[in-house]
Amino acid sequence: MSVTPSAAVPAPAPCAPEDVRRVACIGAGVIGGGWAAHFLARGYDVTAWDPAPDAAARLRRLIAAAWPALEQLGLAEGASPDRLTVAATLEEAVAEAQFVQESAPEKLDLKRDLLARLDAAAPAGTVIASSTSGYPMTDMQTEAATPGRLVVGHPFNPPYLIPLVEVVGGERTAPAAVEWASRFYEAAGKSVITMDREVPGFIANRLQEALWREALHMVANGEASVAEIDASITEGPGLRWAVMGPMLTFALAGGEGGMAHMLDHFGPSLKSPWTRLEAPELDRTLYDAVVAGCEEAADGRSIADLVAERDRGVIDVLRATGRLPRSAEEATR
Ligand SMILES: NC(=O)C1=CN([C@@H]2O[C@H](COP(=O)(O)OP(=O)(O)OC[C@H]3O[C@@H](n4cnc5c(N)ncnc54)[C@H](O)[C@@H]3O)[C@@H](O)[C@H]2O)C=CC1
Ligand SMILES: C[N+](C)(C)CC(=O)CC(=O)[O-]
Repeated sequence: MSVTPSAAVPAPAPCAPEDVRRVACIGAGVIGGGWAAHFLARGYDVTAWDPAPDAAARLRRLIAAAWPALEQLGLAEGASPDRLTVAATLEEAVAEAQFVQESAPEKLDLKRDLLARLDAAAPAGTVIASSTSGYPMTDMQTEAATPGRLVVGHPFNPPYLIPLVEVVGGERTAPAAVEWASRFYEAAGKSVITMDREVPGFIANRLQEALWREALHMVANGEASVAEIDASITEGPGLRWAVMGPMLTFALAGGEGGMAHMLDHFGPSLKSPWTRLEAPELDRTLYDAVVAGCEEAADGRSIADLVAERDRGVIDVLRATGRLPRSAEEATR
């Protein structure tokens, strides 16, 4: 289906982004559950829907596991896990929603149908965001009657701790819906990058995909183990990246000459790796090697142990880099 930007449909929102009180989370797995935890901690009423029979129990477990971290981050007034309602149907979940966050499995046909159903059921003008980690909204909004209100709001796991959300519309999204969603996420405590065009992988995933492609390549070739790959980041560049991104980090590699000297000095020698890199085949051998390597690296820690360890670590980093108050005293200053 070919559409032009002029086909964008204006999406009059039901309220100002700052006045939203009720959010619907559709799909309540790792990301939908993480979004629900975030919105609850920010004092919203959350209505969730997920077709899996065990979804409500899983969701409540995820929120309970996240809550200690959320308490450390600081809850909004009146915030409580009790403000979660698990709806029996999609229609019930979105009936009174002032914002909808879709976090269903990453399958294009499923997203297309689901977004069309959400569009049919949600109140007129309510903005609907997809957590998709890669599909362009242009490809997902094809079946919706009012595609102007559909945006991508791409989070990072876990959405209740990692501030970034990337917001971008499709060819038929109203620019007002993109702006509304960005303002809403900001009001909900997120750090927002609003993109003015669709880019494969958005920004951060495009960068992560390049890194991960090389990681898989090295495992496939026996050049590095899973543990070495992880240590190469956590003991190396990862420490700098929490403070400065890859650009400013490399500007410092040029000493007093900054990025210009860095490019003059290292640019020519980097040209070869940039052009020779290619994707590895994700065959069974590589699949098994990566899964076994992760089990070995976990060294007996369960997924729940690792989630708690990650949450503690991310909070420490947020504190250490001044994104969170370092103490209760500093918080009240
Ligand atoms: N896991 C991650 O690190 C990240 C995932 N995402 C995106 O978030 C979305 C969800 O991914 P995860 O939470 O990881 O997957 P998940 O597998 O943990 O959860 C998906 C949930 O959707 C439910 N579901 C199945 N069919 C559905 C339907 N028709 N309607 C509504 N819900 C349905 C499942 O029962 C399940 O609870 C995907 O679009 C993914 O690309 C985005 C950022 C990070
Ligand atoms: C693995 N992933 C592509 C689903 C990851 C993301 O989309 C963002 C993240 O949490 O890193």
